[in-house]
Amino acid sequence: MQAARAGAHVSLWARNPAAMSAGRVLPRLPGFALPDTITVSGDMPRQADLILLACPMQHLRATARHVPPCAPMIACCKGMEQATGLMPLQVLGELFPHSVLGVLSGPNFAHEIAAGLPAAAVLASTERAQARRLADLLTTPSFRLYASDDPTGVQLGGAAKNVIAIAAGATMGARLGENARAALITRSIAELARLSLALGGRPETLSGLAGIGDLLLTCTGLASRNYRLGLAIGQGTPALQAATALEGVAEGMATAPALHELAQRHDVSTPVIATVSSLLAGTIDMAEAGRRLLARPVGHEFT
Ligand SMILES: NC(=O)c1ccc[n+]([C@@H]2O[C@H](COP(=O)([O-])OP(=O)(O)OC[C@H]3O[C@@H](n4cnc5c(N)ncnc54)[C@H](O)[C@@H]3O)[C@@H](O)[C@H]2O)c1
Ligand SMILES: O=P(O)(O)OC[C@H](O)CO
Repeated sequence: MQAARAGAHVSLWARNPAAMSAGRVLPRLPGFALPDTITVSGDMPRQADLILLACPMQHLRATARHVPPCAPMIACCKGMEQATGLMPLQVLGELFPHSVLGVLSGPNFAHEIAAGLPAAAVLASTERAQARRLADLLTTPSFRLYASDDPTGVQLGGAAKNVIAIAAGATMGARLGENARAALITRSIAELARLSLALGGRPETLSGLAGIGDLLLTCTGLASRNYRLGLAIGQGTPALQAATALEGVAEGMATAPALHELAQRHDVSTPVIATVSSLLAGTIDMAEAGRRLLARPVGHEFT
């Protein structure tokens, strides 16, 4: 929608073109219809000036294999590939080592973007000038893009907010209170800043739209699938059952164990991510999750 609003002719490759054309893809935006400038098809276009990949993370590799590497590619998914522990641009980098790659992330509920409500996001690519060029291409009066040359930090923020939103939802579902949720979100940002540094990203990226921005949205907004999954878990529904009942994908389910493993590999302490990972695996319950986080030894806020 934003590319069309920016003046591009958009070809949308869909698994179910009929449902997409009929607007049955955004239940939170009843009556939604794609504009005429967007062509929907079940056939992959062979030419483009820019390619946006917007599928769930666990399907990115299989989806991208169909894409001709004829233009810069932007990953719009937020998460980690569970089988490999890779972030979106690492997956695309394996498949398209010679393509220009970027990632789009930030506080962006799809139904609000489709409705044309104002929003902002960050577009990251390893090359500063490239990031700026891609951000310029997709910016519209209602969708403001900022460029970043820290794709590691941006992808980490996008992946991790799914996990933290589950924790925030579980906190509220278990009626642990808004103080607990605020503390959890804030300490999560400290975890992510440490992890970003260890991965070669910049800690300050986590203070931006792809970090705090998306956490603010998904740790408080009922439209977040990850938050709703957490709510159900906090109310006592087993994680797998809650994920199956959810409409759409909660990326945090597959990303939590991958992120925890990544942090362990880099010897970074991430207590919130570790606790969510155990909660989702069913090896601990909510009571034990709360105990684990509160029983940690007292330390300095910033070490
Ligand atoms: N929906 C949003 O508001 C939003 C906003 C920003 C970013 N994202 C990110 O975009 C990505 C896609 O999210 P979404 O909301 O469009 O997904 P979705 O929840 O609409 O996916 C719907 C379902 O389709 C299946 N599916 C989708 N693509 C598939 C494929 N290629 N092969 C097989 N099955 C497939 C999924 O398993 C899922 O059950 C995610 O990484 C998400 O974090 C979503
Ligand atoms: O519904 P969620 O939790 O996947 O969140 C959607 C977007 O990522 C919000 O920025």
